[in-house]
Amino acid sequence: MAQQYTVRRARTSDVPAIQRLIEPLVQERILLGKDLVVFYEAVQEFRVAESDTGEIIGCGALHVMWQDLAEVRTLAVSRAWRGTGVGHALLDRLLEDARELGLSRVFCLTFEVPFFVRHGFADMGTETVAPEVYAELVRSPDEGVAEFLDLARVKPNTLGNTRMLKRL
Ligand SMILES: CC(=O)SCCNC(=O)CCNC(=O)[C@H](O)C(C)(C)COP(=O)(O)OP(=O)(O)OC[C@H]1O[C@@H](n2cnc3c(N)ncnc32)[C@H](O)[C@@H]1OP(=O)(O)O
Repeated sequence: MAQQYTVRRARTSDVPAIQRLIEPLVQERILLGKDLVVFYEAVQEFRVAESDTGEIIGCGALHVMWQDLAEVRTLAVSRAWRGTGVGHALLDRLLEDARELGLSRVFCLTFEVPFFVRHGFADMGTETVAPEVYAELVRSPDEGVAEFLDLARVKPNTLGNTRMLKRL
């Protein structure tokens, strides 16, 4: 029988496991590294996938940026579980969270273009926001917001990635 897992809201006690899960991907420059304190501060944004043996096998977060806009970030599945549906299950849950919050656009910055296309994400090209919203967003110290705006200071993060957007 296939091994089972559940997708649930993250707990503070999951934070060390989340950081361990993404550490190899940070080394490979696939995901952005963050200090432990940043994960604790963002724990309410996270969903995790937990195996029936209690192991954290995947994680993902939804970070709100504006009234209608959020970003899927830190989506990762442990190597042993890849290709078994965990990533899609986590993304489905994050998109459900986005709908519950009343959002209408979800951004992501990724190398995994076909995976996100399956969920209706598309290359956002030069699409941006209204000038008055831009003027507010540009004040944020958050790297993800800067990536959404394609600011020069985050070009090293965005290199080779695709900026994608899904309308809900
Ligand atoms: C925006 C950000 O946070 S960064 C971008 C995403 N993260 C990364 O790049 C980190 C490194 N990559 C990963 O951790 C993983 O490869 C992820 C998160 C991208 C995908 O996670 P996985 O658990 O392997 O995805 P999942 O198994 O659901 O789907 C992968 C493929 O397996 C196949 N698959 C096998 N079994 C199943 C199943 N039971 N259900 C669904 N798909 C399945 C599908 O064909 C799918 O193909 P597709 O992606 O072309 O649709």
